[in-house]
Amino acid sequence: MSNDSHVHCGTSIHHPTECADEQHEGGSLDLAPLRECIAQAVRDVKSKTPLAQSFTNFVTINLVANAQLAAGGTAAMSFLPDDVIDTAAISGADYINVGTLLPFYKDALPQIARAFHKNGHRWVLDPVAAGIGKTRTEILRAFRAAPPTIVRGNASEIIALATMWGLISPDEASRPAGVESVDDVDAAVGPAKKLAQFLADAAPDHQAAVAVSGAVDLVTDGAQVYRLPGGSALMAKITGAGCSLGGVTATYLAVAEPLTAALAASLLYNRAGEIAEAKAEGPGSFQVHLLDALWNLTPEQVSSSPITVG
Ligand SMILES: Nc1ncnc2c1ncn2[C@@H]1O[C@H](COP(=O)(O)OP(=O)(O)OP(=O)(O)O)[C@@H](O)[C@H]1O
Ligand SMILES: Cc1ncsc1CCO
Ligand SMILES: [Mg+2]
Repeated sequence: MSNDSHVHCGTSIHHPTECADEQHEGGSLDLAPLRECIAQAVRDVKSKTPLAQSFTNFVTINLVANAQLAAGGTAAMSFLPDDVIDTAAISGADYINVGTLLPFYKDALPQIARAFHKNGHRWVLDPVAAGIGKTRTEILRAFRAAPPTIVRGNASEIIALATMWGLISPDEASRPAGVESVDDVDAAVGPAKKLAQFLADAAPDHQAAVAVSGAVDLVTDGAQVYRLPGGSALMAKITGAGCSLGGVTATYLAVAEPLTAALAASLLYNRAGEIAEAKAEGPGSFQVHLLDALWNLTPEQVSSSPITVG
């Protein structure tokens, strides 16, 4: 997993002193090193075809695997703790999505998270429908003691998770929203930053990120907040745009640091959504064109995408 550019990308972007001197598109932050890390992550996935394993919901499992393949990685899906834990030895990062739960998941998922935590294995959590149901809440609460490296969700899910982990007061939270968001991305800025700080404190290398999807996506490492405009409203008219974005985030996390991985995946999706919308006649062909665009986009197209800081 590590090489020179990887280490460089992992360290340079987290030292504001290296970036704070000049005025750039990102306000006081020079985004050039971060953009190079994003391009390198996209390149590395295409050349190294990393495995990112998934424990994900039954609705969108096929799109998650196909999107990981289209981005350049490989996929493996499993629901058996010993299988998942063994496969993690060859998986660069894992993706866990709590969208469709079965009773045995209540023990299986915390067991898997504890094993990842013990082994320092990186993983992405998609807290689908956070706030709904006693079992889902118990599972998500259990992850607090063995946290993921990246949390990726819509605004309502990020707010609900930050609330159940005691990082924000319940007054700041909204009502649970099913699998769709009822909150704007802006409402999740504070909770996302607190969540990212919590994850970074728990991470062996103190690196973590939170990605909030919506009309304008937001990514934060707990220190900086990056906004990523674009995408397509048609992404909300197929099921699994968010889930497959989470799976692809894990694919990038297999080769890059968390902030870089979260940014690269969200930027890739925004560009792919725009290309697919231009070609599609409706949701069915949109999904087909989305996969093609994930495959065809270049590292430079992804890394030169609009990013604003703050
Ligand atoms: N109105 C919109 N305009 C542009 N892009 C959007 C819009 N809504 C969602 N997206 C994009 O769709 C992708 C999925 O985000 P979304 O917030 O729909 O995830 P989600 O709610 O977790 O989805 P799901 O649970 O169906 O998988 C992201 O790349 C996001 O940028
Ligand atoms: C529709 C749906 N229901 C449970 S998971 C899922 C996929 C989107 O999150
Ligand atoms: Mg979702």
